[in-house]
Amino acid sequence: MYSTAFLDLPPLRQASGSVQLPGSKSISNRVLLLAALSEGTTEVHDLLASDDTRVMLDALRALGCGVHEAGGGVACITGLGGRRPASPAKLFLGNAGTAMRPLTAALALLGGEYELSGIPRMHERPIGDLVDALRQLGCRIDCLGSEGYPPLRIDHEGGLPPLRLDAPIRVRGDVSSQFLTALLLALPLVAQEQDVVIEVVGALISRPYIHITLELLARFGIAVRHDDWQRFVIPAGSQYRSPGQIHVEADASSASYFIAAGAMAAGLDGQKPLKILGVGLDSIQGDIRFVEAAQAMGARVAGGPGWLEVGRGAWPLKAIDLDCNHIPDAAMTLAVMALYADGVTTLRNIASWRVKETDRIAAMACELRKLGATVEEGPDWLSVAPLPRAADWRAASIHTYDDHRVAMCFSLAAFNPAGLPVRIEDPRCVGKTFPDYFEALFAVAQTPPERIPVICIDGPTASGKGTVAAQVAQQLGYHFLDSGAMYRTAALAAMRAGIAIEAQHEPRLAELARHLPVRFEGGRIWLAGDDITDAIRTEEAGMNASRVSALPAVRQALVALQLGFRRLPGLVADGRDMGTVIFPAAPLKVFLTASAAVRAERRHKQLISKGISATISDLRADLEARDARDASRSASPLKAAEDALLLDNSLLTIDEAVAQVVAWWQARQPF
Ligand SMILES: Nc1ncnc2c1ncn2[C@@H]1O[C@H](COP(=O)(O)OP(=O)(O)OP(=O)(O)O)[C@@H](O)[C@H]1O
Ligand SMILES: Nc1ccn([C@@H]2O[C@H](COP(=O)(O)O)[C@@H](O)[C@H]2O)c(=O)n1
Repeated sequence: MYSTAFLDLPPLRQASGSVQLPGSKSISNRVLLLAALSEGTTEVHDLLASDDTRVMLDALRALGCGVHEAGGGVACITGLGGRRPASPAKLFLGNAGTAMRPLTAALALLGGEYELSGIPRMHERPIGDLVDALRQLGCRIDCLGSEGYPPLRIDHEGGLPPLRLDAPIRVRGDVSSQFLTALLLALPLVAQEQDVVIEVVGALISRPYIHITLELLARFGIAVRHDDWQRFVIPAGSQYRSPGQIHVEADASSASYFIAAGAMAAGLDGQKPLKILGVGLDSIQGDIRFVEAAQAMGARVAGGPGWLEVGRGAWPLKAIDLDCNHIPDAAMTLAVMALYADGVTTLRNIASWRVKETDRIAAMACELRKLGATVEEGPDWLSVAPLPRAADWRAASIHTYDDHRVAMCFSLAAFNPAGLPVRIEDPRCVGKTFPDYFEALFAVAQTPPERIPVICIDGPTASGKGTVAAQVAQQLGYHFLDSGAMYRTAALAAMRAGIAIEAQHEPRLAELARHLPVRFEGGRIWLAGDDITDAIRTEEAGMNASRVSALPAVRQALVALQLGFRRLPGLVADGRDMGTVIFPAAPLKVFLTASAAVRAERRHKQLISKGISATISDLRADLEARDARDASRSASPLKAAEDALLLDNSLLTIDEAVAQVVAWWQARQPF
């Protein structure tokens, strides 16, 4: 997951390959609650690991359920099975509506004393209709802030009051279907002696989510009947029965971004369509009907159980005018696809967008306008005019409102025909449902290498290149290439193979370098099966690297390995010839220096901290000798590229040096 302040997406051109989607948030949290209310242990497979499931798991633990996270997306939940939950308890539920609503209903019907709260936005999301329905039953619930909004207090300290179950429980269905879901999940707790009836007041929105709820209740032994989605009957004698094992389907809403990417950029130039795994045409989730909307816009979609394949059909996409009530979450993706359409697209019946993670109608309109689009909005609709010419597009920094779906759907703007990058602010917000969304996107999206930004940081030994480059990469979410480590590894491999590092052995050394079995993984460096991270960091290894790197054939042999680091979303590369030879067209080149005295002192401190003794004067002599060799060799000598910016950091802290490089980078961005 990217936890950077922003993530710049370079312009993307194509999409291909396959993507495995994470589990559905809606299914995950419903299954967790049902397992928690059942007797016995339920093994939940393919559970979504996200912010919203994390708060639900934490809440279940606090309530006294057994929660064992076995790894690999498996969680074993030992339910209460009729026991009273631990009370009193304070539950923090973040911004997870799928935890706040059903837990409110279940805890109100179980007795005890609870406080349920969330992040500030959660306290702006209405819950009054559910609270009213529970109060009708006789439950004692207080809104601790504004009436009708969390935080809530359930006060059944003296035991559960007598519940009025004779009359139907009336709940509004036109604000959020989650209120009805919450009641459906919880009321079987009290449907013992008699049927419990729920009547929906107003038209029921997001009916597909109720379909998911009923399907899952059935998996846990509760057979709810309904009359045309307006009247629901939970039969007397209902008892939650764990199915033992249950698999969570992948998230159909998450599929929408890849369906859109496929519709815009897959199957081009004879490539295969984009394959989406984990959710298919047999899905129980309503958002699978996004497929029909994408097809209406021109996408070519094939699918089966648990898979979809999507390629570009009509281009430009076809504008649509669609009632999106059945696909409220995935419909946001259509708003960005509309930018690539042949006319104005209108999305209707989306009033629920206004009470989601943010006011999504306002948010989408504002951010689409930043990209150059003409957008109109109404209380429950949005219309988007396309950007037909490349020149109409603008590079934009997309504010994401702590809303995962805003972040994910705007990533699709990176396929713009103008070749403009798109900045996604606070990319971490995707953690709510799809923590590795951007990694998944980068695994299937392609762009010509020259469009992937590279920042080169070259300079003499111990000038701080590696330290600064790694931190700049971390701040930008870019990959990091320590090219010196490759020469160090080649030298070590030569020593281990018994090949002396001398010009006469250049062909053998080059052959060795060309097939170097080196792996860079999680900050460690592996040569074949051996962790050599520390072994290549000695002064001797540096000197050997300098000798082997002077051989042109060895340098040539390592070029492809270095170029391979230029991957989405970008790269920060440190070395001696990054800006002059390996990435000569890089958009930012920095030549980082410090005086020899300062560098010797820093290296001395570095070695001492690792328990390696050395004298400053020896170190200074060594690094000056190494620099002299590096600068005087014929092949790719150490020197500043003509267009490099010089940074002498002798008097700077690491943070100051990093901030300077990031500032130079930011100054060159179009946002
Ligand atoms: N601006 C700075 N102020 C203080 N210490 C620094 C600064 N920059 C780097 N250092 C420290 O100097 C030491 C050497 O830095 P680093 O290893 O990053 O240099 P390098 O140029 O990559 O070296 P090499 O050429 O050997 O790979 C490290 O211990 C690092 O923490
Ligand atoms: N692009 C590069 C990077 C490094 N070298 C040589 O490797 C030696 C070790 O590099 P460190 O950055 O890890 O100290 C260095 O002294 C250079 O000789 C290179 O040639 N080109």
